[in-house]
Amino acid sequence: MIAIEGVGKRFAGRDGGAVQALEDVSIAIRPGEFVAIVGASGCGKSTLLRLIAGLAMPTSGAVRIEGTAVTGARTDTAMVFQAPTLLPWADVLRNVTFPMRLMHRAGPGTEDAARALLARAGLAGFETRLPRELSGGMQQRVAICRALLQQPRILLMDEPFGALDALTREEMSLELLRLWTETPMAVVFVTHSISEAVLLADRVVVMSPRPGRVVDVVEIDLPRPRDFAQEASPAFQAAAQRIRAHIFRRPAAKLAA
Ligand SMILES: Nc1ncnc2c1ncn2[C@@H]1O[C@H](COP(=O)(O)OP(=O)(O)OP(=O)(O)O)[C@@H](O)[C@H]1O
Repeated sequence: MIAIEGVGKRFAGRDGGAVQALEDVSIAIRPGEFVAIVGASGCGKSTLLRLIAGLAMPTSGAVRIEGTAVTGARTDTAMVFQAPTLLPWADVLRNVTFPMRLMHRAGPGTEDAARALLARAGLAGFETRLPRELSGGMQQRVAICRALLQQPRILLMDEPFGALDALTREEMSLELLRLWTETPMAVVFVTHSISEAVLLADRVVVMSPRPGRVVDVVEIDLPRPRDFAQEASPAFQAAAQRIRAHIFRRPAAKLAA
């Protein structure tokens, strides 16, 4: 469904130099697949998501969705950023429905669907609050509801739980999995957390430090529905260790010792 083909991205620096953020990245993502991307800070994970979203263009290679090169933002793709990026003057309900109204896709059922999503995210009763009246974690949940309301075929998430406390993060991870199971969407999920990647994904793409390249793609062969009890299983530990070994560039055997 998403074909990332030999993608490179180079940024011009202000001093006349250049930063090669990504180099020769190729990944094929199937419809409905959950793919996590992990790698050291600055390896180009956010840049890769922005290229898939059509918010930036590659300097070499191409990103195709169902065979068509991505040349700009698409209505079937939604993105959740690290920070919630809500409209400060609009209440929660209007924030969640905003992209649908902007795209002229809002209909009679849009508001009810938004309320239902907010309820699932634990935000029932907060529909008329302004973002500043919510905690950071609640704001991020609003941003996730805003993306899901669009019923995207592709959901791009850039460390969406990074600013949440550990408990909310675990709760949101499982809720995201439940929503993903019910909705036929491909998810590309950037995270710094190896255990979060293994818990959520069908496959974990491991990237090298800058310039970001794909160093491994790890199939996560754990049964679904997933839960945190699986973290103790040998399959979970083996996958996490293999990823860790790439990131810290140490043999997996040494890490186990
Ligand atoms: N618009 C830009 N102009 C110049 N350089 C950029 C731009 N965006 C990103 N970069 C550079 O590209 C590299 C990759 O950045 P990116 O944000 O994609 O990494 P990341 O893996 O998402 O990092 P982190 O995990 O810390 O969020 C970095 O060196 C960054 O400084």
